[in-house]
Amino acid sequence: MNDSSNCFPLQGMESVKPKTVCIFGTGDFGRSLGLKLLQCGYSVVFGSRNPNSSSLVPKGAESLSHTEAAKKSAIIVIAIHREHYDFLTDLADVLKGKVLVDISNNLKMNQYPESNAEYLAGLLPGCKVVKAFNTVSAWALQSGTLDASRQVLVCGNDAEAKEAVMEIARSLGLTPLDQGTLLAAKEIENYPLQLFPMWRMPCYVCAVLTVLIFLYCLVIEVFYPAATRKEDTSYLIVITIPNRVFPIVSLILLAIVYLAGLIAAIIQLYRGTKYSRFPDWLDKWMLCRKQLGLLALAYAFLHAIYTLVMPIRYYVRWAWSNYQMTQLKSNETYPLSNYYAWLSDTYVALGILGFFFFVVVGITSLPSVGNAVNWREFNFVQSKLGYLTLVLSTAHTLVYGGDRFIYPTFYRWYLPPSFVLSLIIPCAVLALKFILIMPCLDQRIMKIRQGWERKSKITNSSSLKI
Ligand SMILES: NC(=O)C1=CN([C@@H]2O[C@H](COP(=O)(O)OP(=O)(O)OC[C@H]3O[C@@H](n4cnc5c(N)ncnc54)[C@H](OP(=O)(O)O)[C@@H]3O)[C@@H](O)[C@H]2O)C=CC1
Ligand SMILES: [Fe+3]
Repeated sequence: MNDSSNCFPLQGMESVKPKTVCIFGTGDFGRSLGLKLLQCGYSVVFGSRNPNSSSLVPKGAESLSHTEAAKKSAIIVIAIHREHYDFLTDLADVLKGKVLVDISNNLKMNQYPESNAEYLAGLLPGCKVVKAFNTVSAWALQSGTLDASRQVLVCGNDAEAKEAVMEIARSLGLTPLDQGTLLAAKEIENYPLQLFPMWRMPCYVCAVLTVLIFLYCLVIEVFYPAATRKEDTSYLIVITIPNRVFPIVSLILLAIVYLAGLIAAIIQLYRGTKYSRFPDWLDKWMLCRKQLGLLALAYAFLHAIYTLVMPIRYYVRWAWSNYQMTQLKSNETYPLSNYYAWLSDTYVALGILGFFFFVVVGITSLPSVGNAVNWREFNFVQSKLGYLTLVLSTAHTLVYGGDRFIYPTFYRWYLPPSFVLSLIIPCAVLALKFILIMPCLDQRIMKIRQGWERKSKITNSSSLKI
């Protein structure tokens, strides 16, 4: 379990790397970090309130009083909650000049006016405080799941102290990222408290679309028959309506992913340069395209599963046997309609292919897979196959709807069938894309993306500079 293969043992750098690291606090984090340090070749000494009763301390580590432990190392990791920092002021003399590593996190964002690290630095002005390791969990340290992709955000006012802590992080097989002075500590402390920051907006968009489309389907498939024919079709709420909502929202989300890039291209064309910032909303939209795409994929999955259970549904079996009974009673066999045979097979085939390419695009957006392909390959899959997915899914919906949208009987209370709604944005996106790939526009966009600027733009910006 405790795999030490990630460690980079101390070799020939003893002069800059302290061999002994002191850890104050024998709690979850202190013990896990101590064990990892031991595995990576450091000797570890714990400073504890009860040095003799600390049976949980990893084998090979020493456990002493805070004062005794502090004397053994120039670097002291404070694995104690901020609320208990006060006792450290009594140790100010022995801690003077030492590097104190603040690894603490808070329970809430901006819980205190100043960061824990700045608070610690204020308590012990004679020490060099470095913020680090708070983004690494005790569990990750213990389970051996750490690797170089795990980043450790580090900040501190003393460059040497910071470098010494970053060296320890590297020795543990982690990637330290220098975030500057202790002023960055607050942001670093807030970082692990963020709850899926990139997912918030896509989830809102998805939830709002889901509710709106659900209500729309409810009106035309449940309320309309109830009001006009006194028919109870409320059972449709369980499978039929969700199985309309999922593909519709999925297709709209997928189209929204590509709409952002198209709007960006139009803005660049209009401005004649790529060197001016996009509006904020477009920046945010561009940044959450992956999340929007993955939500769309999740909905497509649900649509596929909901469609597969069709044959076992009571309602479908009833409709099917009723259809056969009608033929039996009237003693006639309805002839095979070649038109509908083609339509239904094409519709299913387009759905399967669209879903397949959607899964391929989704898989390559995962970091572990994305890292294994080069930029061109990634671009090919995300852009070309992504558009292919959009074309196939839109065609799937178009064929499903067939020519129904032209018949007034399908307009209940003058509302178009739900599939018509799902086609508006995708068709607009595909039409826009079609216009933008016309050679005259496509070449201009390529030139702009390679750094070309329109003449008037250059004159304008140079006159601005003057
Ligand atoms: N657990 C985790 O995954 C992570 C934790 N952290 C941070 O690490 C710090 C410690 O967390 P964790 O190990 O989980 O907490 P624990 O409660 O498990 O351990 C805290 C330790 O602090 C010491 N302590 C408790 N009260 C006092 C006191 N009044 N005076 C002096 N020392 C005291 C104790 O050690 P002793 O009895 O030896 O004195 C205790 O074991 C926190 O700031 C937390 O935010 C950061 C990242 C991840
Ligand atoms: Fe479908």
